[in-house]
Amino acid sequence: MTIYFYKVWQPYGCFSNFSPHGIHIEGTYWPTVEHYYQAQKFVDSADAAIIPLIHAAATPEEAASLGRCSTRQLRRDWNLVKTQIMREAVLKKFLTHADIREVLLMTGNEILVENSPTDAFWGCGANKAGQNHLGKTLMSVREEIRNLLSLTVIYE
Ligand SMILES: Nc1c(N[C@@H]2O[C@H](COP(=O)(O)O)[C@@H](O)[C@H]2O)[nH]c(=O)[nH]c1=O
Repeated sequence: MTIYFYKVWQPYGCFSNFSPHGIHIEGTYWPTVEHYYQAQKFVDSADAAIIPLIHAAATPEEAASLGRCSTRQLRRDWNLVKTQIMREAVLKKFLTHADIREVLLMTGNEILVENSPTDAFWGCGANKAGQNHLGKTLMSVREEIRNLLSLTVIYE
């Protein structure tokens, strides 16, 4: 059975990048994956001054709205690096927080889909036929964590 998720307050809301699960990456603490992801859009760009503002945003919604401002210049390689950046952040989230790691592992081999009506890249979009890259990232992270755990059992 496919598992759909989207908003934090809906079932499986902990799979949303807006969920309140902070991550440390390269010495910096980010309150949500969304804060980190939106800030990475501007690394080494002419608009890098926005990064501390995204970092300090009070909510992930605010971080997303700062990062989505269409008049700012994104880093040139953004489309090439964004899925890898997302994967690192999502992996870190589920390695850091044991409670939601359990939720992810308990989904077994079910297909995970970000049920976004507006985003056909990270989600499935309004027609449900979108690319679902966030769902794919979560399934790949689930697999990686499972492999890491089986290695721990062998070498403990
Ligand atoms: N969960 C969720 C959203 N979805 C998230 O938005 C991000 C994509 O942003 P962008 O690349 O700027 O279009 C990505 O993290 C995706 O999972 N968007 C929302 O407005 N509200 C929400 O509750």
